[in-house]
Amino acid sequence: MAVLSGFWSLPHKNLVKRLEGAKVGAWIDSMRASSPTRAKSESQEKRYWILYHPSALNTFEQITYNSKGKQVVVFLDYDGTLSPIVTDPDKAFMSRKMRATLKGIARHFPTAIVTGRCRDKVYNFVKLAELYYAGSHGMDIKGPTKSRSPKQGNNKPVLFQPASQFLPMIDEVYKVLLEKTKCVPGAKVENNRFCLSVHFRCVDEKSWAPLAEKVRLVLTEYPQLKLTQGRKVLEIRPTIKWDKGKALEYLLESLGYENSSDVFPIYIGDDRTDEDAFKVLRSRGQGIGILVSSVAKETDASYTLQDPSEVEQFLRRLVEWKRSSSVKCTEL
Ligand SMILES: O=P(O)(O)OC[C@H]1O[C@H](O[C@H]2O[C@H](CO)[C@@H](O)[C@H](O)[C@H]2O)[C@H](O)[C@@H](O)[C@@H]1O
Repeated sequence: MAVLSGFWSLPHKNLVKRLEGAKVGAWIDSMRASSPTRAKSESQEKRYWILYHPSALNTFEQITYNSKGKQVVVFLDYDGTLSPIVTDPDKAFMSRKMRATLKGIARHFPTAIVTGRCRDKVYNFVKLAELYYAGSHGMDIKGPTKSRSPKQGNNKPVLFQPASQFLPMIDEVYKVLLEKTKCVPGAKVENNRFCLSVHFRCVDEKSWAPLAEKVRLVLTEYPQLKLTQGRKVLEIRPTIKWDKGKALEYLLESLGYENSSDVFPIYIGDDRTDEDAFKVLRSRGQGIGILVSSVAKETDASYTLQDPSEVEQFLRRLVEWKRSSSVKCTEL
């Protein structure tokens, strides 16, 4: 038996090692692809891609035409969408211009921030009490604490935390990861409350594979947690079937649009985790998904914007369009 187990276990172990190695390699490739350091030039590929995912600025009239008679609801990712990507995650501030525009958006449309960040942290960046906030990839949802306009009464309180039983485990893994990664220069572990982020942005690329391997090894002890990739970040979260797409559906339901065809959700995001929301909109056949990217990427979004400054322009045009259409209505 000993001979038999020795005979089988050795190649099996090697195979598992090779498979796990492939997994770490795939995470790294995917992180690289999701946050390219250089924008590709106006390649053939990009020109072709833009035909299928046109600019939301160039097609603005078509978008607003399609939303006619429907309630526009705005969903916004934070990092890379409202704020530019920066090396220090604690300094991902939104511009004053963006905040002013966002305030205008919230005055005219129900608006939600849907982010991988901890809800309190993103609130401290945005500081607008009239918005919905879905932190930790939608696992921590809270409604506005201030009504959007003086005309509105108090909103029904919304608070939804589908992963609360995972809090002690997330805290434990946070401590383990801090310890295991402290020897890797530039590595940073961020506690996003119901999920964690291990940042690779300031780590020398030669150390990416060993760092990813450390994270993988920690996770083998916690089968109830899974790993996803973002922009130079590995994200650890509970295996529950909950993501930004589910959060979008939950918020539409809370707003009373569960089975309604009178709603036009607009979701803007830049990351892989936003694809869950784009997919939901596609399958509902409602509203639009807008990917923020200056390079060609595989996406379920229908439209694109290049960067946060284009996001700001698009949101400002939405405010202006809404204002002018309200004026036209009162003039009639
Ligand atoms: O869902 P999001 O709002 O896009 O949040 C996803 C992650 O965003 C943050 O990391 C990203 O932005 C950082 C600041 O620009 C950047 O340094 C990092 O490389 C990016 O991955 C945030 O720090 C993470 O916790 C979020 O999960």
